[in-house]
Amino acid sequence: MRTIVVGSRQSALALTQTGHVIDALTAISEEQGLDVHFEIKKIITKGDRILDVTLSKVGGKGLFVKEIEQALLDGEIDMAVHSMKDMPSELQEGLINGAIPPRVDPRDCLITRTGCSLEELPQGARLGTSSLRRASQLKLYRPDLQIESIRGNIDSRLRKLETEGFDAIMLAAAGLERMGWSDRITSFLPTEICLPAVGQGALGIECRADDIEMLQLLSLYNDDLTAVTVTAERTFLSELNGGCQVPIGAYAVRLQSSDGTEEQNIIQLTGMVATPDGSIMLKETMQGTDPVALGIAVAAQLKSQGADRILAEVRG
Ligand SMILES: NCc1[nH]cc(CCC(=O)O)c1CC(=O)O
Repeated sequence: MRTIVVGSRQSALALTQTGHVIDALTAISEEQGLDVHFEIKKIITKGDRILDVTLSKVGGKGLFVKEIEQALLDGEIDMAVHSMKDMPSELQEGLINGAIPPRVDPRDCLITRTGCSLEELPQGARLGTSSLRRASQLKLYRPDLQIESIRGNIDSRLRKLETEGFDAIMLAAAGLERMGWSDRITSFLPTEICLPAVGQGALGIECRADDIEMLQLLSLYNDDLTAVTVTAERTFLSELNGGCQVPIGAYAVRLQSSDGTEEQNIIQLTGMVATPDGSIMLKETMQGTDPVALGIAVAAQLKSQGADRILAEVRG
């Protein structure tokens, strides 16, 4: 029997996501007649230690991932579950993303204190978000809102909505759904108003590239459609040298034909780069069959419209 040690950040969301993945992998192993057993090992990352500073000020990619990757390389853990949107574009040498499970709701959502909609928020209402991507898009839609920084895990942000006088906060629907807190959601923001972060709603499972047994098990949990759409989004992001600290969004879907069945392999990708105040927003939608080529093409379109200049300014 093999014991698979699963590294996890200790936030409620990380532990819950890890638990869901272990449940799914346990079911798959049983179906396959594999004799494996899972154990969780908690790891504190740099991102967890600096929750009081705005992430965009701290800089550096993969704040939540570095220590976990080291533990994988050292053999202290055998796999780790990441939110795709926190995963750096380049994994450390010797590590691989072994599976991308089915994506859940990719949208951002609004949680208002009174339960009113985005349109019903009073003039000048205080909206809490530390995401430049969310802030820039909301400013374009509701220029009157006062956008203020709010940090912390999703549980502490929900608490701060009550205790720090915000009228509303924005979070990824996926995190709330996985926590079983969907009832806190006031409204889902359409991707046309708020383009999600690259990979939002998807998970990635990292392991050692030479752990063949692990890779075989993980391959059974990979969702091809999610992997293809997330690849298009991540290619777009890495073409722009993006990380989670810059106002970049992207969302890819597989097109449906008129009878509701899936059009063969045509992916549609929308990419967005904005100034933090929302005064300039570059957005482009293209279709294609190769997710990598599509990601490159949408990034090239935005670059030709000045995306690099906007991003250079944001990075300072
Ligand atoms: N930046 C933090 C983060 N990373 C992943 C999620 C959950 C959503 C997901 O898995 O995409 C969240 C919380 C949030 O943005 O509200």
